[in-house]
Amino acid sequence: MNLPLPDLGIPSGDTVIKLSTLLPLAVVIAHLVPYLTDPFNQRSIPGPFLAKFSDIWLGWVSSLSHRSDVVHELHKKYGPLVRLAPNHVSVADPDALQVVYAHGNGSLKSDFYDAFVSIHRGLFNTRDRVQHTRKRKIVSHIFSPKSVLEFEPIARSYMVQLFQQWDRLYDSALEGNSGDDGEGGWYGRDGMLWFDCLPWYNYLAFDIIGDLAFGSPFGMIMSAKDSAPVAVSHKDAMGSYGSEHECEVIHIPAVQILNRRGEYSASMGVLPPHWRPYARLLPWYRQGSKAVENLAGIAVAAVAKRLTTPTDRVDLLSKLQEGRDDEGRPMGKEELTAEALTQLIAGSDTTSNSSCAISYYIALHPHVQEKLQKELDEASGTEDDGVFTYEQVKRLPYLEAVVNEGLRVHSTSSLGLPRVAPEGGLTIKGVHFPQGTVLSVPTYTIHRDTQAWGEDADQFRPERWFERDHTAMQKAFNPFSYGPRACVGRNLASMELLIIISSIFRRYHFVLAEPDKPLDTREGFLRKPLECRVGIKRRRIWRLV
Ligand code: HEM
Repeated sequence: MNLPLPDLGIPSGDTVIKLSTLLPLAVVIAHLVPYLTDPFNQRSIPGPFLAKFSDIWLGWVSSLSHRSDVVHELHKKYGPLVRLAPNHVSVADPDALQVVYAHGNGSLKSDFYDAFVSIHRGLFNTRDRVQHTRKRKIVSHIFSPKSVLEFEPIARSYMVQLFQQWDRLYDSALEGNSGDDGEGGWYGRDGMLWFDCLPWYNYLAFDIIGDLAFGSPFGMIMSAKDSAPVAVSHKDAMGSYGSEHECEVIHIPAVQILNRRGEYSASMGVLPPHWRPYARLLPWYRQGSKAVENLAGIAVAAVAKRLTTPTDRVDLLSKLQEGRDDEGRPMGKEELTAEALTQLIAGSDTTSNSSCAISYYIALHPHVQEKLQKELDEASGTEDDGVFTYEQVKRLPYLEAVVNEGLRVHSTSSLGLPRVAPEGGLTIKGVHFPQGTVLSVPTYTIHRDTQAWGEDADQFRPERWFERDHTAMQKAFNPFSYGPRACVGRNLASMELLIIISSIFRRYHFVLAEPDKPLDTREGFLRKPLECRVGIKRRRIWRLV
């Protein structure tokens, strides 16, 4: 007797065959229809074949960590307009910076920035214009030139710590000692200390910004370790934000986590929002998402501590606490935490990677180092302590040219920052892009534009800043971006870079361990050096106070 089979919800063979035919068909149609209907007028724009149909191409390139180099090669091949995704055109033309990013053109940040959100949106990843304007008003006065000067003593105090540590290693290396600092080790040879200076620039930048943004340094320079306190919930991490009583404080490698977070968010951000929950199921993305969470914990611990132990010191956090919007309202605890986190993220490895790359290029070009050191020696007073003041170095022409040239050749923000064309669209190079088109101008390529920078645009040569048309160069110089979303911390960053580079190169002479080896980099959201092994020789003992 044939009994009817119970319905277990298992698809029959026929259904499986149908699904396996229909699913790929649906995927093909979903990619082909936008290509054929061409809602953003991009079909005529050249680019990699797969990029015309799918965001996967850009997601894949981003995950390989050299996006700016790849996009640069595409511009060499196809010209100033390149299609990077079904709805994303890269425009390699300095004039386009004004069109895409300038004040008043109405473009907004794209959904790329949603992948950078944790706890609460901060200034950097707020896409809504009204909310951004409100936040920017509160935050921008904190970074005015006058305000930034109040932070100078804190920044200089960490330079003193850095010199104490380098001098200690130097003296020890010259006595024949060596050590394993977990970063390839340090040792003495030919009267020099040989080590990787990159981690030290990270410790320096994190200690400065940790102190400024949270009121307590991470102590990385003195411990010579990538380690920052973070709040961990006894319940679940996201649920803990805002309730410090349920948190325990542990130490985590913040630099490493920030690197991981940048790579995760930059490659997640180029995927369409509806794919992202599925991408998060993959182990690489799951770990990246954890990194975003851990990093937020650093801000939670620090802000909670500050709120329970008020202080009268002047720092970024106290200024954020004092800030009021147009209706006189202060920031709530969550917003305060998110903004402190934003400043930690935006103001730490940007500065350290830039300092490291500038140092690399100075060391690579002995004549630049010699000329710079001459200018720095002449600017030194007899009563100086070991660290220059901003006043002493803010108008040294060669130093400025060296720093600018370093920021040009190695712009840590290299990739084209995506913006959405506003109502009415935007017209660039005679092509009209309707509302909703995603456009970006790749800083890496603009910084190598031969019309602006000369035929030797690939070379590090500070002298070009005295030889060429300044207006054309400034128009193509984009390390801090343009317009309403340009770097709000630029004054602080410039002060830090001038003090760091001037004080370090007055005190030490640098030699590259492998001068023939290019600076290896890895790009997530930022383009970062991977290491910078150098030999340093102390030029003169400046008294440290
Ligand atoms: C050499 C160092 C630095 C470089 C090269 C740099 C570069 C940039 C760039 C290119 C942007 C635009 C990002 C985008 O549109 O996606 C930006 C935004 C921002 N930067 Fe910086 N930055 C540096 C240092 C700092 C410092 C020290 C701070 C603060 C402590 C800071 C805070 C910010 C913030 C909050 C934003 C978001 C602004 C907004 O969207 O309104 N940056 N930075």
